[in-house]
Amino acid sequence: MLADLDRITARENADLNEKSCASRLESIRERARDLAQNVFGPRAASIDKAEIYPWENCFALRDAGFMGMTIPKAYGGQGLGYREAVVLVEEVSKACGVTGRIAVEANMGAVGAIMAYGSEKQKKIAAELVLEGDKPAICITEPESGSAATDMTTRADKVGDGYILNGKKHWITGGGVSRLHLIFAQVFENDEPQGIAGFIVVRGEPGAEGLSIGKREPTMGLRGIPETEVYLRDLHVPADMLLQPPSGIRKGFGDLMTAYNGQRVGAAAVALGLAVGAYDQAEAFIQQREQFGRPICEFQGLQWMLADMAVQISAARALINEAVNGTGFPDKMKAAQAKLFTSEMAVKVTNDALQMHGAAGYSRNNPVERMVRDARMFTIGGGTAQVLRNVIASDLLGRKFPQTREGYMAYPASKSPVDTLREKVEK
Ligand SMILES: CC(C)(COP(=O)(O)OP(=O)(O)OC[C@H]1O[C@@H](n2cnc3c(N)ncnc32)[C@H](O)[C@@H]1OP(=O)(O)O)[C@@H](O)C(=O)NCCC(=O)NCCSC(=O)CCS(=O)O
Ligand SMILES: Cc1cc2nc3c(=O)[nH]c(=O)nc-3n(C[C@H](O)[C@H](O)[C@H](O)COP(=O)(O)OP(=O)(O)OC[C@H]3O[C@@H](n4cnc5c(N)ncnc54)[C@H](O)[C@@H]3O)c2cc1C
Repeated sequence: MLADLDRITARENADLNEKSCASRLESIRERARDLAQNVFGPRAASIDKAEIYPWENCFALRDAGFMGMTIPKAYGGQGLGYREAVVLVEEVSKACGVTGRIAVEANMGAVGAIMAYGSEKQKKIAAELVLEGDKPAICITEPESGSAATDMTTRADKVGDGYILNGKKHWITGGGVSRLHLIFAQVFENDEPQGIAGFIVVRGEPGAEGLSIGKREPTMGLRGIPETEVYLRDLHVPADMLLQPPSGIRKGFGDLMTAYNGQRVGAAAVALGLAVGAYDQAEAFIQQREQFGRPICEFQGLQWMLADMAVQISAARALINEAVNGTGFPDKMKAAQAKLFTSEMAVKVTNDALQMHGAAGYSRNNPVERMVRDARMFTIGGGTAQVLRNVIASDLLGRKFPQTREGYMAYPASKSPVDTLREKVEK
């Protein structure tokens, strides 16, 4: 009898939790939609044209409680999870991809890693900046190591009570506007490699003069956020600004990537929002545009395109929701699946939406033209579609597939597999 009562109470509590979670998500969706439609949407074209970082949108996000909402309450945030964050990001990105990306980096990525692995001091520094409206920058990619991120050459040499960082990063989102930086580097002690770790640096703070911003890339889309080089020249980072990976520095890269899986799903949510934004435009357009004396939505060719677009969007949303369903960081495989599928879907759906507009979609006066350019990034940034397929295949097969010649073939890079085989046979 008592056991039955316990079971009923547990079920009722679970139902209540589920209900309160659903109503929280709905409230975030409504508030984010309102902001997107009334504030971000009307500004999106001019941000794209001027290629200027939308500080006013950052402050609007901040004032609505959307910057740093995943930061724990103890540090001034709301302690929300990735489930809530992706709802925000999708809604904002329907109207403005640039602002969607800001919402990602203000809740996931660097700030997520610091909140999970950081010391009290590190968490306070990060929380204060983000809650004020700073979108952190994550610095992984280098000119010679993009997909092959573990080949990075930026080094952090342990000297006295700190580290000296030297290297060059590029394609850093927010270069020159972000203050909080999480910099990935190879750690050396007495010239001995220790593994990859993250270093927290606040641009503009005394002592951080060794971090400087290089040239800006002129990008195809998402033009309101600068993508720049970041130079680290004898940058001194105190030891207490090393983000201690829980598995130790030797496994530091894996820990950092575990946290980065959050941002991968965030990137997927931006791509989803862009696809939905373009779909909405297309659906409205084909209902009112007439050719051959009737609305073009009466043509089956367009009806089937629209149906495929809607199904693809729903499938992407399901993968994203699956990735953020648990607590903590999204799983590596689920994050890769969500980002891979959604990014390719968004490229297709935004292009199909443009196609349904005819010439009107090709005009820079039409938001769909911008959405096509904005969506294109997501099969590249955050892990390319090819690399994500590698990650997924490796997980499916339960095997590691190192991509270097040495690692994969177990042959010296200078010799072809055929040469090595011939040598073996001749012996
Ligand atoms: C991981 C790769 C760089 C491939 O490099 P390697 O072959 O050298 O590395 P692996 O042996 O595969 O991995 C080393 C280590 O890390 C663990 N790992 C790797 N990825 C993850 C992950 N996503 N989640 C958790 N753990 C991960 C892996 O299991 C290994 O651990 P063990 O040694 O087994 O313990 C390459 O696959 C890759 O991911 N390249 C893409 C790099 C990337 O995503 N860059 C993003 C830059 S930031 C950006 O683009 C911002 C844009 S945005 O809008 O977000
Ligand atoms: C808009 C934008 C914003 C970005 N923001 C950031 C940021 O904030 N921070 C940051 O650190 N980085 C950032 N990046 C960089 C991004 O993470 C890299 O561009 C990405 O990881 C790919 O690296 P790469 O461009 O050097 O391409 P490469 O690695 O040189 O790849 C070139 C081509 O080869 C393919 N390829 C490479 N290796 C393999 C393989 N093993 N198997 C199959 N195909 C392979 C790739 O898929 C791609 O098609 C950003 C990029 C963009 C476009």
